[in-house]
Amino acid sequence: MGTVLDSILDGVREDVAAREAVLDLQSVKKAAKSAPPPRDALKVLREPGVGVIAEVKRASPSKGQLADIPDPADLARMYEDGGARIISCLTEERRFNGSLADLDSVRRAVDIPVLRKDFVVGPYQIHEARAHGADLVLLIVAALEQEALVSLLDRTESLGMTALVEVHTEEEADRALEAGATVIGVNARNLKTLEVDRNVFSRIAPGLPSDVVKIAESGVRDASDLLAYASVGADAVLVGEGLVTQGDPRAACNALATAGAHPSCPQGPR
Ligand SMILES: O=C(O)c1ccccc1NCC(=O)[C@H](O)[C@H](O)COP(=O)(O)O
Repeated sequence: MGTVLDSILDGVREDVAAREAVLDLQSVKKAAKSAPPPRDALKVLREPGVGVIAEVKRASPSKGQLADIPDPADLARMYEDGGARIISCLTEERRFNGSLADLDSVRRAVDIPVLRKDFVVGPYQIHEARAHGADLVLLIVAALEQEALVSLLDRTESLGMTALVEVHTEEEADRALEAGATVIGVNARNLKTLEVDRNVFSRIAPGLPSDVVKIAESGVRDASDLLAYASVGADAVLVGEGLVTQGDPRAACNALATAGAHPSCPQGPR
C-alpha cells in the first residue's frame, strides 16, 4: 500500500493534467511572463530575528477540516498586520481544500512575499505559481527524483522566485544541498506517516551550512515552540494549524512575531 504522500501526489498529477488540458504549458509560461515581478523573499528571510511564515490552511490529511476561512484575503491581512514576514498559501485541492483562487486572493491582499504551498510534480506548477503572483514555491525532496529536483529548483530561480526545499531526513538534506538549495525547510511532519516530531529539526538543522536559511516547519503551537526552534538554529518558522485554529489569528501571529523579534530570541549567524 502507498503512503499518504503517494496518494496526495497521485491526485495532484491528475489535477495538474486536467488544468494543463485547459491551459497548456506555453500559455501558462506566457501568463507567468506578464505577472508583476516577484518579491525578494530571500532578503526578507535574512532579516534579523526569527521570522514567521503564516499559513492559510483550511484542512489537512491529518486533521480534516481545521478552520472555516470564508475569505483568505482577510486572514492574510491579519497575518501581515500581526507581523508575518511571508504568507504561505496551500493550493492543493483534494486534501487541503486549497486553490489557485485562494492564492490570487492572498496575493492581492498583502504586500509581503507569498509562498505557493503545494506538491510540485513538474514544471507546469512552477510557471503557474508565477502566473498567479507567487514569490516562492515549495519543493518537497521526498516527492521528487534528484534530476527533477535540480531542474525545478533551477526553473524556480530562473523565474526570479525562491525555492523552499523541504526535507525530513539527513539523506534528503544532503540531496537538497547537492541540488543547490539556499532555503531549506525541515518539516517535523513525516509526510508518509503524518507523525509530527519537533526533534527532527534539531537533528538536521545544525548540520546545514551557516549560509543556508533554515526554516522549521510544522508543530508550532505557541511562542515557546518558536523559541525552542530558534535555540537550535531556525531562521523562521512556518505555522499553519497553530494560527488558523485561534479565535484571533492576528494576535496569535503577533505573539510569535514578537517572540521572534525580541533581542533575547536566540539567532544563528546571518
Ligand atoms: O498537515 C498535514 O496533515 C499534512 C499532511 C501531509 C502532507 C503535508 C501536510 N501538511 C503540510 C505542512 O507541512 C504544513 O501545512 C505546514 O508545515 C504547517 O504545519 P502545522 O503548523 O503543523 O499546521
